[in-house]
Amino acid sequence: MVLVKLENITLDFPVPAWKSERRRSSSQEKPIGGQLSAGRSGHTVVRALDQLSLTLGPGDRLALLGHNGAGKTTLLRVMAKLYAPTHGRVTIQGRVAPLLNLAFGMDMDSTGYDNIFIRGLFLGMSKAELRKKADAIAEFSELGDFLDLPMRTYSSGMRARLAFAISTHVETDILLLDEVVATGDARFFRKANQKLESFAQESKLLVLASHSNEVLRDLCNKALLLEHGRVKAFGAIDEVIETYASSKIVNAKGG
Ligand SMILES: Nc1ncnc2c1ncn2[C@@H]1O[C@H](COP(=O)(O)OP(=O)(O)OP(=O)(O)O)[C@@H](O)[C@H]1O
Repeated sequence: MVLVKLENITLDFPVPAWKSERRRSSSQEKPIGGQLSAGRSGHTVVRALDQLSLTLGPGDRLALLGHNGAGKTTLLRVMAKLYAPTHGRVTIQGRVAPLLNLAFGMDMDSTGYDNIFIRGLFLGMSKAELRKKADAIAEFSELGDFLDLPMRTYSSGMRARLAFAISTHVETDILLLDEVVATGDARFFRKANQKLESFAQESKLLVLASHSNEVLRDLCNKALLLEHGRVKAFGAIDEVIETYASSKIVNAKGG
């Protein structure tokens, strides 16, 4: 059984020892961030998610849409159980592969090849599984002899290639992705996109945050539109993209 069930999730980030005297009257009309308020002792609190409920099952491929700071990454982190919500209940059934931070679970002083095992174990793969897949991962990364050098010597694109190769070779029930497709150079980007598509087809449940409607349409069948941490729309991907495109948030003028 594959299930992601969120019941009435609220997540607050207190920002201790940070009292702002500035008036914040206009920020909520502008398409940026969660909801700002003053905490009990006067410090700032950012409400990143506000009373969010959602149930996903097998075959659901959910796109997360919304302005900068709307709560997409925070929601993915709640699903990955990296963040505990301030209120509400999270139920996850199935193996989860979060592809949220490409450097997560990597050791910069170890070689690229060793990092296949380090990050693979971190993502829940067994040693036997990793031994079987290490060559395929190494080949996909196209890092060749560089795999024998410590990762700290890699360029950021080379690091991203390796992290991407490892994460997309994990057998998983639930795949959580955060705007990682813009990885490496143009040729690797195309290859990464193809891999993501086939990975998304195989995985039983996908949640993907991106600002690219094209990527979201390719990979997802449903969408959730967030605005200042609240659910603004939920439904078929084309309808929600349309709602977002015509919303005042998208059409709001900056300044
Ligand atoms: N560690 C933190 N401490 C305080 N506030 C945070 C923290 N992480 C996120 N936030 C706030 O939570 C809100 C939601 O941020 P989040 O990263 O989830 O947005 P997002 O929709 O992924 O944005 P983007 O599209 O810009 O990546 C923002 O207002 C942000 O300032």
